[in-house]
Amino acid sequence: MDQSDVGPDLAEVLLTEEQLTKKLDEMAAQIDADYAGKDLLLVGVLKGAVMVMADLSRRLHHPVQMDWMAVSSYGSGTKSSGVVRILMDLRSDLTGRNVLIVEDIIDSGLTLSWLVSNLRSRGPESVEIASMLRKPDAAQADVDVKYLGYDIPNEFVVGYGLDYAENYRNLPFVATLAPHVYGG
Ligand SMILES: O=P(O)(O)OC[C@H]1O[C@H](OP(=O)(O)OP(=O)(O)O)[C@H](O)[C@@H]1O
Ligand code: HPA
Ligand SMILES: [Mg+2]
Repeated sequence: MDQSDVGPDLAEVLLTEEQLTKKLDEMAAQIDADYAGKDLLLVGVLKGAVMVMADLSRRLHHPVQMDWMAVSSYGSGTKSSGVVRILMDLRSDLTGRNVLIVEDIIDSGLTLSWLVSNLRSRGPESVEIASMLRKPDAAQADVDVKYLGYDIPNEFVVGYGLDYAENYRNLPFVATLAPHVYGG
């Protein structure tokens, strides 16, 4: 699928599939090196992290476990409500585990700063973050990300797991949305 399959709803492709692939390779190599000989639980944050989780985990030369949480702070709009809700919790016990949270994006940082402290309270050995995207100019909370793909401008983006009103998650690239789509 490419931009022409979507039509005028996309403004600009920010990151191509090739750029995402290159970064996934680099992130996986770092994770492999850092967790060599250690147990590792990948925690994917639904729904946005599905693509990163699938692509990153397949690149690891390292046995891992995977678990999933669903949290939501955005509803159907383009602004974080700031209130994080657990929609689905982990099934795993985190006691003594090395946990790596896998995310698509750190925008305001409110979701991950809340999630890191929530998971830390469950007795893990370590909690780190891997995120494909970050918007430095949108930060409202400090988030210490260990494995980062790309810093991007403070614009609403879709694709590679990211949605606008549940659409566009399946785009294999990251793009900005044309203002007419969200009434801008
Ligand atoms: O840094 P923040 O401003 O908190 O934004 C980042 C979070 O927002 C998105 O999730 P969303 O709540 O939209 O749920 P979704 O993954 O199901 O789309 C995204 O996947 C991150 O989890
Ligand atoms: N796009 C889609 N979903 C998001 C974004 C974004 O830019 N930021 C946080 N959730
Ligand atoms: Mg969303």
